Amino acid sequence: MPISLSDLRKSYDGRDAVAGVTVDIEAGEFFVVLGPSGCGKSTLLRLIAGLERPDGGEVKLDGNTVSAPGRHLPPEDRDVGVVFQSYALWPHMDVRDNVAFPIESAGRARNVARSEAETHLRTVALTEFAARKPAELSGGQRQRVALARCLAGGAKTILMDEPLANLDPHLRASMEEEIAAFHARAGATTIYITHDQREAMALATRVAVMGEGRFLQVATPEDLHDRPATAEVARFIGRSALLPGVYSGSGHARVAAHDIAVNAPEETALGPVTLVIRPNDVRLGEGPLRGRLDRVFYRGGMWEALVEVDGLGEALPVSSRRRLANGEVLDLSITGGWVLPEPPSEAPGHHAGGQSTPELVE
Ligand SMILES: Nc1ncnc2c1ncn2[C@@H]1O[C@H](COP(=O)(O)OP(=O)(O)OP(=O)(O)O)[C@@H](O)[C@H]1O
Repeated sequence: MPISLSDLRKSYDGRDAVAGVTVDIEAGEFFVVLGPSGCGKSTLLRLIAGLERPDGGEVKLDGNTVSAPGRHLPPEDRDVGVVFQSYALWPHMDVRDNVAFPIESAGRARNVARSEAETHLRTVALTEFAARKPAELSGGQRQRVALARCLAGGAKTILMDEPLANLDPHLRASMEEEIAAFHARAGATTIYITHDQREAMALATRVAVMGEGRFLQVATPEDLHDRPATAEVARFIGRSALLPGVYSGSGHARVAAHDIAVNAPEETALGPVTLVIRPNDVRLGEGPLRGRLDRVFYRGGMWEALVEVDGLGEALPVSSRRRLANGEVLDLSITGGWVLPEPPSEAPGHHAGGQSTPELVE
């Protein structure tokens, strides 16, 4: 069911945890909230679940106002499934019964509920733990039981707060696939919180980047990466350099005294701009610039590094299939970029007009 938040606010001891969030989430979306620790993600989810009362604003679930000034529907009446970091399991029930319970509560026979629970336990790779009590599980295993129970509940809205946080990378990858497959199958509107960009990009239909209680940008994963709205989002998502440039119109900008084809918002005015340069905008091995590699890391099949180019103001992020080495000097060119829609004063190190002179190699 659709979820609608309108100027939602919550503060603790006079400090805003959620500082006015407005968004409409469509039925069936997989909506990821991505942000650093302490930015208010969990508080936002708790407000939607009804575990906290907002100081202001509204929460609507399926068109019904469940939180507003003077109105607060308790969590159990909201028909949302929750998987929270510390979500309690029933300690006296074994794992299978924890998962079977919501199925039985929905009116199915006990043996049917238990056999469906087995299916969900297979999904989260916990079949062999079915007879254990929650106290006999690791933190990550308990989280998986909570996830299985949520899947079993069949809620039309699912709220997940870092459900994969305590899992090892292999299990995490397979659980991501399971969550994606489950979402595709059940189509429940899902709000999923993480501080892991890779996870956000892999799962989301849309991502909200959150900072200090607000949504900085809400967009598809591709748009967030390729068309960030602000310098803060550009720096938070992926690797980038923010360079001063001059937009000369028709998708062209001058950066460091040479012309590059760029993508720009339609309304971009001619003149000084800030350009976001990603690794796929930099070609190594040929071009008018010369740079020195620094901070080289091997990332399984790819090498990543920064390239210091005199006069550019900021090192360029690069990646390459061939082995890179710290200190290596090579030719390169900037082959693309994105013009930030906000004024260039936001980018540190911006020189008016972008007229700085890099080391040019003929
Ligand atoms: N019950 C509370 N009482 C006082 N302050 C709180 C409470 N809950 C959260 N906060 C504060 O509100 C801010 C947002 O917290 P929240 O847990 O929503 O962040 P988060 O983005 O989920 O962080 P993390 O990724 O570390 O879980 C933090 O500064 C936190 O210390």
